[in-house]
Amino acid sequence: MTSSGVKQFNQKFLDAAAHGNLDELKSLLGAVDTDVKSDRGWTALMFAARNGHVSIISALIEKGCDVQCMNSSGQTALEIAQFWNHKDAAAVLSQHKENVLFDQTHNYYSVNPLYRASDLRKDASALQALKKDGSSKFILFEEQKPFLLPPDGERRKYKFALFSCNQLSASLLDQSSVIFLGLETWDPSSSAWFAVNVKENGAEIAKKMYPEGVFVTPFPATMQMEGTHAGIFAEAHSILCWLDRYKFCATCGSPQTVVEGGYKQVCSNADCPSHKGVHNTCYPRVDPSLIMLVVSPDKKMCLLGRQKRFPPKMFSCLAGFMEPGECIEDTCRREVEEESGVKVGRVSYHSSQPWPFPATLMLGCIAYARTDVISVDKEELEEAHWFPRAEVAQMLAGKHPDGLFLPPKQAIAHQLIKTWVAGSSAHL
Ligand SMILES: NC(=O)c1ccc[n+]([C@@H]2O[C@H](COP(=O)([O-])OP(=O)(O)OC[C@H]3O[C@@H](n4cnc5c(N)ncnc54)[C@H](O)[C@@H]3O)[C@@H](O)[C@H]2O)c1
Ligand SMILES: [Mg+2]
Ligand SMILES: [Mg+2]
Ligand SMILES: [Mg+2]
Ligand SMILES: [Zn+2]
Repeated sequence: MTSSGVKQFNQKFLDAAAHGNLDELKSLLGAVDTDVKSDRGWTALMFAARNGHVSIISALIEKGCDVQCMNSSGQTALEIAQFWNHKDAAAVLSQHKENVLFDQTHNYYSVNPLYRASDLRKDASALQALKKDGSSKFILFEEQKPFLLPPDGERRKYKFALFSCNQLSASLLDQSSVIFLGLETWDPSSSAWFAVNVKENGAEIAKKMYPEGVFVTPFPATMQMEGTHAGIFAEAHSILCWLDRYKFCATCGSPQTVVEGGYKQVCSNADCPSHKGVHNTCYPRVDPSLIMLVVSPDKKMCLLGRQKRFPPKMFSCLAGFMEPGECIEDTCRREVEEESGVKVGRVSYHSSQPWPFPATLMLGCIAYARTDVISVDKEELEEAHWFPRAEVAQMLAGKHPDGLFLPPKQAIAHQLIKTWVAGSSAHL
């Protein structure tokens, strides 16, 4: 076939997908590359997703098409179906093993809509102007407790009470620890968000504005926040905890000054070595840690454990902090072996989740065990066992005969476990 003939043939195939013409599509399947792309990088699966043709999607998946393929705007077929609100098409695509495994968008606390505009942090006068801008939004904390509007008759979740600069006293806004969280969009004229640690009469002002509002102990209340407020909380809370705990220079012990919208502290001692060369002593802390769903060598079971502090009958994935100079894979292997005696081979990354109590970053992995003998480190875990898939499915559904249960869906552990339960035994 000539190259223009191939092009025409491919176009016919893409048109059949776009128009939902299943007979035509089936007649071409096998003769064309199922992942052939249009000029804009769209595959047949994407066209079918765009128009919600479920039977075409199923036929293409059956043929083994690439469901993770992205168009030139970086969208997958699943994202296209979701964007155009084709719920049935999105449901079929989201159940596909690849999409379950690589669903990296929905970990709780990880969705922060703010554009951080980090270049503005260094521009003190621009930040000062934004603090005084009537469209800027302020959220309040008192000793790291966020000021939230609690669930009521209409709303089932917490949300931030928002303030404008006119509603806050000048002394509150003058504090160096007013944190610049970012802009609502990448557009420089969009509204800025700030977090303020209230002092003096700040709590009174807040209560006057919102009598129903409360300064809430963050955990577990922030596990039930509306929309993207959990992600904004994660950013603000981690920074405020850091500013509260790190008031003195780690190098020479002198007091520090907060700069860059709360994202940096500098030592007040002009002779301090921390002013010279590359150093990271005065930036906010993030502590990476691993959390892993360990799959047994026969792939039929997964390893779950209990820390002493867990509520009775709750099991979860094993977890542990990274150590300096360690890669993700080795942290995973070391922590699993330390805590359970099980040796891990291949490690595959799944997704991540900020855990802002105060500043952990959970890196979620699927780990493939090479051995299955368990020897629990009683310092770290109370118990750990291999659980068959059917039993874990009962735990996920809250229907375990002995009442064993798992962390809630807001925890990345839950998402890792769900991934494994949904996967086929050939792959997971
Ligand atoms: N989301 C979940 O389902 C889930 C489940 C288990 C653990 N976790 C989280 O995973 C993280 C790590 O798990 P872990 O506690 O089992 O770790 P771990 O197994 O490394 O043991 C914790 C111990 O490590 C030491 N440690 C080393 N570096 C530390 C650091 N930067 N901060 C605090 N302690 C440090 C401390 O002695 C601490 O007691 C914790 O933040 C925990 O809250 C989450
Ligand atoms: Mg450990
Ligand atoms: Mg641990
Ligand atoms: Mg450890
Ligand atoms: Zn110093």
